[in-house]
Parts: sequence; structure tokens; C-alpha cells
Amino acid sequence: MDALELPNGKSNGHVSIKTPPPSPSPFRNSKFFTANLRILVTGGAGFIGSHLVDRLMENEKNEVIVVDNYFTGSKNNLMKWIGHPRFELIRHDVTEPLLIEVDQIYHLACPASPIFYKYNPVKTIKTNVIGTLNMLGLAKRVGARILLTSTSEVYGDPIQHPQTEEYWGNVNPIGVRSCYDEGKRVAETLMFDYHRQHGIEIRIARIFNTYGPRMNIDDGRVVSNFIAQAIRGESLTVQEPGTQTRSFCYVSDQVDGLIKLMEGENTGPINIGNPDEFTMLELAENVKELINPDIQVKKVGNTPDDPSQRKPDITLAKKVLGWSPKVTLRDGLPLMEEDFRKRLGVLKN
Ligand SMILES: NC(=O)c1ccc[n+]([C@@H]2O[C@H](COP(=O)([O-])OP(=O)(O)OC[C@H]3O[C@@H](n4cnc5c(N)ncnc54)[C@H](O)[C@@H]3O)[C@@H](O)[C@H]2O)c1
Ligand SMILES: O=C(O)[C@H]1O[C@H](OP(=O)(O)OP(=O)(O)OC[C@H]2O[C@@H](n3ccc(=O)[nH]c3=O)[C@H](O)[C@@H]2O)[C@H](O)[C@@H](O)[C@@H]1O
Repeated sequence: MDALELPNGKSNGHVSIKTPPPSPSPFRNSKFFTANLRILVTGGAGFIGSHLVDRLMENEKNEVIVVDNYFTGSKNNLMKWIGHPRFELIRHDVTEPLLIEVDQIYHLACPASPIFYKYNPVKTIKTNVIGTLNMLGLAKRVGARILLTSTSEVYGDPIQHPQTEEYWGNVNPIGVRSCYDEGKRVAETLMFDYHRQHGIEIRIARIFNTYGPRMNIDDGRVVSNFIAQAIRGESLTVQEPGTQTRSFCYVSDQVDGLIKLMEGENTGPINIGNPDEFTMLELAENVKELINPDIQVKKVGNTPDDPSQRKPDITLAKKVLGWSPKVTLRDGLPLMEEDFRKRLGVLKN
């Protein structure tokens, strides 16, 4: 007896397939690479985030997903990656939950310049607390390793100088900067509680003042202010007293440190910064000499709770990450000047 043919082309026990199987989905052929790691960068459209994305994308085994709400960041910073098969950009606010499958999370999303984080302080706290909770929840669900970009501001107006990671800080809990520095302190606490309670793999970087190309021209932070002012021929606005100090790290060094921390075995917190310390008056003199010797330096009023001194002790970073910064301020400033001149459309004489 002949095999009985069924409507789907198969037979009742005897093999008799009339039509060939459908060809595989054309999307199968578009998977021409196998990614080893899928990496999420929150705040990846911002200054440090976009430089980090550039470095991560250099590795052909990485797939990078950026989420950003564009509060201080911009698609322009990621233009060269838009449309790349290993890259994805999502407009998303980290204060809302995110469902996604990733292996690593670099959690940078948070306004960083004082004028922007003070603009909507409640939103800054929500970003630091609810945003970090959401990213930790995501890390827990998918088993991803998560790195938080914390800040030297967790040391407040430090009494210990230079600052080691053991120092607990001197922070005003109710001041105008608290949304940021207390927000980051809670974010660090959440990271450690998820680590202890749920075994999440965490990394915490305490970043010290980082500068470089792609900072917003009107970002309000001191290096971008001075460079834009020098190029425009305006006076450099040194906030009083001018003897307060900061230690400036070039962005490529910062990104090296963050990647080493993520790849290494130490949870942190680890200071990532350049220990070369300058007063604001010294910074202004450097900018003047390198960019425009004709400009004036003028003293202007300061804002409350401005830390009077800041310098990282990077012994731990050197020891456990084998990391130390390479770019001096005098080498980094001209690189930033070049970028600012291009964007401002003012060529060097
Ligand atoms: N640059 C520094 O000197 C410095 C120092 C210490 C710590 N940090 C930390 O490093 C990170 C990056 O700083 P940056 O200098 O690149 O600042 P940035 O302002 O250029 O970048 C922050 C990015 O986060 C995005 N963002 C803000 N709130 C968000 C939200 N709710 N949801 C999604 N995206 C959001 C912004 O749009 C922006 O793209 C921040 O977490 C900051 O606190 C920076
Ligand atoms: O590195 C850090 O941990 C933190 O440092 C900075 O905060 P701050 O150091 O106050 O940054 P700036 O606004 O650049 O101010 C630095 C110093 O320059 C002074 N300043 C600022 C602007 C200006 O035009 N002139 C001027 O003298 C300020 O008074 C302050 O003493 C960043 O804003 C934070 O994102 C970051 O977390």
C-alpha cells in the first residue's frame, strides 16, 4: 500500500516529502560575526561615555549598546558608530526599568557638571538612586558584571589630603551639591549591598576631574570654561579664592583605567585620576600661556560647598590595576583646544 500523504507533505510513517524545506531566514546570513561580550554603556552619549564606547568598539568581539536620555549627552558624540552592526543606541532614562540581555554594564548615566546636576537636583538623586537600582536589578537578572562611575565628590571637602579610598569623606548632606555627592554615596552603598546580598559582580571607580575633547562647550566645568573663554578672547573666570585645587586627568587615561577596572578582579572603590595638583589660578595661567597670552584672568564669586582641595592617592590603582596616567595637563590642554577650535569655528592664528 502507498504511504498516505498528509496535508503538511509528510506521510504516515513512510517518508515522502514533496516540497523542500524552507530556506533559512535571510537574517541568519547577516550574523557574520560572533560577539564575545555584549556591553551596555549607560550615559554613553556623554563625554567620558562616548570615549569609552570608541575604545570598546575597537575590539571586534564586542557588541556595544548605549542607553542615554540626552540630558547632557548628544548623538553627535556617537555619530561614527550609528548604523554599525555591532552598535545600538537607545533613548532611555535609567530611572525607568530596562529589560535587555548583556554581559557587562558600565553605568555612567548621571549629569556630571555642577551647573547641570544642580539644575534639577531631585532628578539627579533619582538618577543616582533609582537609576543605579534599576541597573543593579538588570545585572542581577542577567548575571552581568556592573561598574559604577562614582566620583571624588564622595570625599566632599576633604580633610585628608591626598584622598585614599579608606577616607570616608567630609560631605554636607543637605547642601546644593548633595544631590550629586550624597547620590553617588548611596549608589556606592547599593552596589555593595547587591554584591553582599545577591553576589553581583561589582566594580566602583572614583573618578577625579577628567577633561578632554567632546566636553560640552558650555558645560560649565573649569577646564572647558577656560578653554572656550581663551579661544573666544574672553577673561578667564577664576572662582574665589582661586587657591582651591583640583587634579586633572586626561580622558584617554580615564578610559584605560575604567576598562582595566572592569576586566580586573578588584571590586574597588578605586581612585582613577591624575595626582598632578593645580590651584585654579595655576590652571588659568597654563591655559593663558598655551592658548592666548593676551587674555585677562578675573576673579568671580564661588558657589557653596566648593571643595577646597582634591588630589587622588592612586597607590591602589597602580598596585591592583597596573594603571597610572600618562598624559600631563600641558599635553592634554592643546588636544582639547584643537577640538574646541573646530567646534567653535575659530582657527589658531
Ligand atoms: N568628568 C568627570 O570629571 C567626572 C568625575 C567624576 C565622576 N564622573 C562620572 O562619570 C560619568 C560621566 O561623566 P561625564 O563627564 O561624561 O558627564 P556627561 O554629562 O557628559 O555624561 C553623562 C551622560 O549621562 C546621560 N544621562 C544623565 N542622566 C541620565 C538618565 N537619567 N538616564 C539616561 N542617561 C542619562 C547624559 O545625557 C550624558 O550623556 C558620570 O556618572 C559622572 O558622575 C565624571
Ligand atoms: O571630579 C569629580 O569628582 C567631580 O568634579 C567636578 O566637580 P568640580 O571639581 O567642582 O568641577 P568644576 O565645576 O570644574 O570646578 C572645579 C574648580 O574650578 C572652579 N571654577 C569653575 C568654573 C570656572 O569658570 N572657574 C572656576 O574657577 C570651581 O570653583 C572649582 O573650585 C565635576 O563636576 C563632577 O562631575 C565630578 O564628579
